[in-house]
Amino acid sequence: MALISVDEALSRLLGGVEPVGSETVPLARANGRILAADLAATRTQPPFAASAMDGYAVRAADITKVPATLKLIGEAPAGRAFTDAIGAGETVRIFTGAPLPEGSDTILIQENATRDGERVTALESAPSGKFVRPAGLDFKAGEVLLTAGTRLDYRRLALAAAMNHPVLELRRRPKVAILATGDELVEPGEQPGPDQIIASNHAGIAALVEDCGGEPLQLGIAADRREHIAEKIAEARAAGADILVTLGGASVGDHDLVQDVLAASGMELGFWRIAMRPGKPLMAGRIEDMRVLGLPGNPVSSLVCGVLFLRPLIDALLGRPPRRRDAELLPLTADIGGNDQREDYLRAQIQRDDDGTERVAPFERQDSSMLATLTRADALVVRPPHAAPLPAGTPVPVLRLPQG
Ligand SMILES: Nc1nc2c(c(=O)[nH]1)N[C@H]1C(S)=C(S)[C@@H](COP(=O)(O)OP(=O)(O)OC[C@H]3O[C@@H](n4cnc5c(N)ncnc54)[C@H](O)[C@@H]3O)O[C@H]1N2
Ligand code: MOO
Repeated sequence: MALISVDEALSRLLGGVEPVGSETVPLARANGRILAADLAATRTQPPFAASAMDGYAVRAADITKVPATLKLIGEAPAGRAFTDAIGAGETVRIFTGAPLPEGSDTILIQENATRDGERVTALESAPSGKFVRPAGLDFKAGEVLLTAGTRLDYRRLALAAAMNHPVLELRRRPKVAILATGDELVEPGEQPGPDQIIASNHAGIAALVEDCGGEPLQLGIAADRREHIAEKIAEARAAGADILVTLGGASVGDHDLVQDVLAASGMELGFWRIAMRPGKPLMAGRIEDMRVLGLPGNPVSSLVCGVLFLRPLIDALLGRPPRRRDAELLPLTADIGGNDQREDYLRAQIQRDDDGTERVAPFERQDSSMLATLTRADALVVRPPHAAPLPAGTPVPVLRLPQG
């Protein structure tokens, strides 16, 4: 089977994906979740003209010449408006957030006044509107401030609260079942045999799924035996997974059984093997409405393909807009060689000069088993198929790796 391009693989993977359904979630549990519908303000904020400072509500015209003495006729703390009007030569003690009393048009801050009983002396003038927040300064009722597909965070949740939405309509978190495969693998914390290693991909992929707004479901490690793999696939189906991610066993070795067993479990193959490094044995398909993504076993291939393919798939299920993978260009710190037919994703560090200019430095060694290098990397340099060698200083496309 010929290798297909990364673009072709992405369009086959994402073509026809519809967002998952929605659910109603209390504001307090909505952090990191995705809005399923546009969110409009149910109220105007502030709902009234309000003081932005502690001081005195006055008529600007009364204090154009200073010192000017005014009569104190009441008080307006936040939450308790002064309900009468202010006449000429009068003032009201006011605090930050309180409604501006009728008749007043500016705030004399307390630092610019002295008080003696009911006599307030303005020491400085204040133009009309000074320290007054007009009604609707922040937003107005009916304004759509957050749109469907937005990920909620500390700022957006505060805004949703201010718009008076105690519950939100959010996308259900897509359920992503994760299955590691291979006789050589044991769980972290277990004692590996002399020819075994610790499985790591499932831990990384689960974290990526969570960061993307999905719900990971660990299926554990399947031995390289058909019946064991088939059982785990059935488990993913029974759990109602939206996506089954398999890790390893995707290549061409005698023990790479995953694709066979998936086919026997009813998988319709979308594609297998792509022109990408790392990530050549990537596979995608579906078993009815469960999407299957077969990530290569090499740890860096697994995680890089997770970023390149699993993340956009979860984004699409969440109704989020697609992201470009080559939108940013940074100059190279050193010469790099040419490329073969596979699109290369080189782990690289971003270096910042004293003047703030950023440049990108690919690591010398790019073996796809080297997780420590991946962890030291800030970004991936994207090298198109058949790219020519490039000298230092040439701008190249970079994909910043998602940070926690
Ligand atoms: N003759 C060929 N051999 C290989 C080819 C090829 O085209 N022809 N492709 C190579 C490429 S590229 C990759 S990538 C690997 C990936 O193959 P698999 O997806 O079948 O992965 P495995 O063989 O199961 O494992 C590869 C490697 O990764 C380790 N591994 C597997 N799972 C995990 C895990 N969950 N956590 C940590 N490490 C894991 C495994 O022990 C192996 O060392 O195939 C090349 N071979
Ligand atoms: O995905 Mo493989 O890592 O290209 O070695």
